[in-house]
Amino acid sequence: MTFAFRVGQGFDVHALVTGRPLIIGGVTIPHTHGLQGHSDADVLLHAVTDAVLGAAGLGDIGRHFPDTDPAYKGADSRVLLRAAWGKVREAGWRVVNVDATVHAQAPKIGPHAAAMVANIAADLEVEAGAVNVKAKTNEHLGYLGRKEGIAATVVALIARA
Ligand SMILES: Nc1ccn([C@@H]2O[C@H](COP(=O)(O)O)[C@@H](O)[C@H]2O)c(=O)n1
Ligand SMILES: C[C@@]1(CO)OP(=O)(O)OP(=O)(O)OC[C@H]1O
Repeated sequence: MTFAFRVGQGFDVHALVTGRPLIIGGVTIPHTHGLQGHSDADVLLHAVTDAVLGAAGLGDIGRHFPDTDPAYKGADSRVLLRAAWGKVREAGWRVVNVDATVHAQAPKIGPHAAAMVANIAADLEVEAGAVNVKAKTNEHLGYLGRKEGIAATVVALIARA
């Protein structure tokens, strides 16, 4: 049966390490630590990518861009998001809205949220009002609260174009 709307969810987490830039939502944030990964480790864009791929039933980021492929070493996750979105768009979908939460004890995400929204909206070819980026600390609880990593959770609604 074909439906006019589909929902997808995405989750990602990367470890915080020294000697790497911190890139979240396509924004480089001045910080003591950055995220470890095969690509630029943009945890938010990876979760957005999985949410839109999942909504369309197109698998996940690792299926399309394997972390064993040298082609994606140091990859700009905005390039990966645009490529994934192109596949979803080609399948006949448009984005209705995306809602994201970045789980970071530090740094503060709020001052950068508008820039992240602009990047995600541009990459998904939708107006900025369709994208929302929120943030939560982990109240110093668990591995996120100990600043061992940063996670992101995302939901995306897509509709038949
Ligand atoms: N990395 C973060 C975490 C939180 N914020 C903002 O602070 C508010 C309160 O966070 P709690 O985890 O204490 O509930 C939250 O609503 C965000 O506006 C942030 O900007 N960056
Ligand atoms: C983005 C990819 C690209 O190789 O690698 P990582 O940066 O390691 O990120 P992750 O979310 O662990 O896996 C998805 C991979 O597709």
